[in-house]
Amino acid sequence: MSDLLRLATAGSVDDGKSTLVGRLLYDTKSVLADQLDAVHRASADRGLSTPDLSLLVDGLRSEREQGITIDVAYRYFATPKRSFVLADTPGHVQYTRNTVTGASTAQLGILLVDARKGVIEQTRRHAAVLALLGVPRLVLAVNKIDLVGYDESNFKLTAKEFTTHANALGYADSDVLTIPVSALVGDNVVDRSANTPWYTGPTLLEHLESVPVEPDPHHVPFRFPVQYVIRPRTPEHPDYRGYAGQIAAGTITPGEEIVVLPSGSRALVERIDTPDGELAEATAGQSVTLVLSHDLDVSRGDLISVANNAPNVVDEFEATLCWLADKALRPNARVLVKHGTKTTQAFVTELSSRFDEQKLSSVELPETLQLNEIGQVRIRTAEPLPIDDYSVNRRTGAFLVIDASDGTTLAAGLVGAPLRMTQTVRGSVRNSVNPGP
Ligand SMILES: Nc1nc2c(ncn2[C@@H]2O[C@H](COP(=O)(O)OP(=O)(O)OP(=O)(O)O)[C@@H](O)[C@H]2O)c(=O)[nH]1
Repeated sequence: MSDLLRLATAGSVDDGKSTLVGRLLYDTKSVLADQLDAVHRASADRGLSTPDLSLLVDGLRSEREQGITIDVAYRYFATPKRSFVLADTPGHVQYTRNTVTGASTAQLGILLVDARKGVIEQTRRHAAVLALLGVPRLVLAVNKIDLVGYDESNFKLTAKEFTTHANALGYADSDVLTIPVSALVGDNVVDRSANTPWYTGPTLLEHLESVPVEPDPHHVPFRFPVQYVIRPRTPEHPDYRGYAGQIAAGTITPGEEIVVLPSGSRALVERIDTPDGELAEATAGQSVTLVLSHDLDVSRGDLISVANNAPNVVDEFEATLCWLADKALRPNARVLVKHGTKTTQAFVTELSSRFDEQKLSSVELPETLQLNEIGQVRIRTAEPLPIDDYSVNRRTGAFLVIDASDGTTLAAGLVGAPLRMTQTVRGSVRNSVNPGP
């Protein structure tokens, strides 16, 4: 069993996401004593008899928002059984955008609904986005169960509606768990609740600690977007030339053959350098400098890949876009595409279909793609890109679409058609792809 689980949360404003995350941190004792004191003091100042745990999250968030650019904060907590990295995304602004950023590496998504409201439009959209991103497992936390008097039939209705939607998106019953919780009171978050004797499943934390985790994408082929070419040319190292960056996927060891893309030239890895010395092996997530067996023409923006399993280098490809801008997308839009460390000009040459995540069907050849809509497009790039299919590699199969005039992010793009089920209005099943690593 893996000892690390990557989580993402999604819910609408006021469903209680901050309180739920605060409750997880609090009940797993992942909170520093001084943070806890501050929450107790602030809660008492507001005349509350119990601590407002959302302050644990919101307090940290407001500090973060002064930094402005970060949409997602990663919170770490651990129990004796497992460690967790939770991508926490603010609920209010540009919600889908944050969900996309936070969930692209998640192994499990926690969706929240308010028990009084049940499954709403945004729940269905977030579930579709998580399916699209290849998040392999979902939990629906039916929160505020205290406010419906811990009513079993209310919970069962919501659970059934959600499971049906998730099944239609390609999730098996064993990949979806629905839990009645009260983040405020603490029911079934970490501790089992006496208020829901009819619920026999695990608490949220028990589930997070025991859910099987697909291995981290270490087995996927090595991919390394070059960030800097390092040539110090000091008297001690007159010929030093290394390529620095962060490993996007896979593992590399000295002696392996690599190919530099798009040029296609090959070499062996001679050394893996880090500030702390040489490594015998380096893996996804690590920042390293590769020294090759001989000099090649490598520049920032190139991709170094293992030679025997390299991505295709293409200048035209199909992709799925999650449109994130107020300004709608129309065919023939001129944009920038940022893939790895490379940015190139591009055209969206065709808008092939739009996915209706409420009805789970697609509309062929739509005129536009509007804010938060998901669609299939064809893209042509000015420079060739070494791309993987998103269903094979969640890092090198993803890209951003950027507004060429002001640099804002317009869309999150996934290469190929990774949504596991897309039915067209004409009724034919278009694709069925596994959820990826
Ligand atoms: N009765 C009850 N109230 C809750 C529960 N969970 C949250 N609340 C309340 O619901 C309100 C919204 O909670 P927040 O945690 O701030 O919700 P949120 O808006 O989803 O959080 P953001 O992530 O900041 O968007 C607060 O007043 C909470 O105290 C619950 O389980 N039961």
